[in-house]
Amino acid sequence: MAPVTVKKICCIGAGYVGGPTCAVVALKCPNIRVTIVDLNQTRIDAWNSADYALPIYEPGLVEVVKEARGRNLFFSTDIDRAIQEADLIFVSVNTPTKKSGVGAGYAADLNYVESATRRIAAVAKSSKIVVEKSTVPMRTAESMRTILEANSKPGLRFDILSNPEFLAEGTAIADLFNPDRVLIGSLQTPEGKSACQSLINVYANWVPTGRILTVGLWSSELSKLAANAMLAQRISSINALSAICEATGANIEEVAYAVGQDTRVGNKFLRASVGFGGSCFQKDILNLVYLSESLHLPEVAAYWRQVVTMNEYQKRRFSKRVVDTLFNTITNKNIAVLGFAFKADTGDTRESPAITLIRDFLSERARVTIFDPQVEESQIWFDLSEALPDVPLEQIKKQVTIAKTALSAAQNSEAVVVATEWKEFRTIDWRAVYDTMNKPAFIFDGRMILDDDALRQIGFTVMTIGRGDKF
Ligand SMILES: NC(=O)c1ccc[n+]([C@@H]2O[C@H](COP(=O)([O-])OP(=O)(O)OC[C@H]3O[C@@H](n4cnc5c(N)ncnc54)[C@H](O)[C@@H]3O)[C@@H](O)[C@H]2O)c1
Ligand SMILES: O=c1ccn([C@@H]2O[C@H](COP(=O)(O)OP(=O)(O)O[C@H]3O[C@H](CO)[C@@H](O)[C@H](O)[C@H]3O)[C@@H](O)[C@H]2O)c(=O)[nH]1
Repeated sequence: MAPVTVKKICCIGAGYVGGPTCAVVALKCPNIRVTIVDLNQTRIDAWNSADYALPIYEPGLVEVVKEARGRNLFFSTDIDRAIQEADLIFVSVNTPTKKSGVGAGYAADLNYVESATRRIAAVAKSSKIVVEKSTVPMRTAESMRTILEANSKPGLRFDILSNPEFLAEGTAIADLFNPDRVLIGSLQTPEGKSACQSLINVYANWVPTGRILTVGLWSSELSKLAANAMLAQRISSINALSAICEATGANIEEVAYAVGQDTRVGNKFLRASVGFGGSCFQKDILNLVYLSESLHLPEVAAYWRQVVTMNEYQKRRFSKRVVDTLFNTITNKNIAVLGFAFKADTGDTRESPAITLIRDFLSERARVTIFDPQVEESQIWFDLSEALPDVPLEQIKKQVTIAKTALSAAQNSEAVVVATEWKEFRTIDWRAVYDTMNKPAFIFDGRMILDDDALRQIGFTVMTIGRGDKF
């Protein structure tokens, strides 16, 4: 069976994955017309904005959109038309953890994937290759196929591929330009392999073919969950060791360096922190836990659950250290929190550890001033309201201030807490910060980005994650 030559692509979902991924596909494949669609009109308007005020912040993204938008890249809410015109459809909708019903708190909510699939079935007038880009539980491709076959016009073919995305936020464009690997899962039938080849041909426009891996559908779906679980597991492992370092006087950076020099371990993803955040790690591990339990593998489920438990412990441990150090009470004290995004170089706050820390500080009745270089004020209020559902926003606003600079956030504070590893925090005028703070002035570095010796010379008392200071 000859592979279809893809001429038109539709991407359903214009979020953190669909937007950057398909913008790069358009940039790298000028002969393919790419239309990214979404139900959310505001999001699409932002993608189309004349001043490139895009709905997500990602270094290098504006340049990609500037080059391709209007040429062969389009953003639209006309979902039906984009589906009808496309040969290949990426489904890049959200798959959050279920909040209620069976599997609540663990299983992925597949409602958005199912609606998108049903829309394809309802409006398609020709055969399609449908690609799961969203992170999904295993065998979702089978459900999609059943829905498509049961609801579409007679005579149409739908080949389902799994093509999980491995980009990390903050480096999405670099990751998409130069991926470690592109993974494509398909049925091992002639039709499945032919659909797979069609997608390979799209990526081959810029990805060396040796980095395009092809596997079976179910292995591909599981590999995405496995990759995130193993990355998060490294962070929980190093964070567990950071607690030992703090209690003994060892330094977690030195331990990570020593361990990471073993090429079998490798030196990446071993940075101790106040805890991992982001929309993926926790969600995907919980999804794996749910899968393991459904398969009656309780020991496997418990193993992976511990990665999340350790992450919760790390956040709690850090906020407790702040309270303990500030003479066991932070009531009415001013705490400046630098960073609200879940990592540097993104405005995304989903599952950000900063939110948990601030919630803990507020429940101790501290006053908190927040500064983040990218996160919108409205997002901060939204996240804090979600984190404290029983506290009215007016009350939260009495305890929380949002500052425009790190220096103004620190003014009159007892402590500065670094929650996100923004590079610019390294070059703050720390002497000026010290002069504006109440004394003794404390710094809690939850990201190991500051020069603690230099800060101590200024006069700060410094606590760095993973560094024992008592010995
Ligand atoms: N964020 C990441 O870094 C990342 C990386 C790899 C994989 N993933 C996975 O990719 C998927 C998407 O994640 P995201 O961060 O881009 O989510 P997102 O919430 O930013 O974007 C999803 C978009 O899909 C839209 N949508 C939902 N249902 C729709 C429908 N039926 N029709 C049209 N539009 C619809 C939403 O309005 C939203 O704009 C998830 O499964 C996630 O796990 C995310
Ligand atoms: O050594 C490290 C590395 C990361 N982090 C934290 O871990 C979280 C996740 O970081 P990262 O993985 O860089 O960002 P994500 O955008 O969440 O990307 C992850 O999740 C995506 C969504 O599935 C995958 O596509 C990516 O491959 C995977 O890295 C952030 O809070 C980081 O600060 C650490 O604490 N220590």
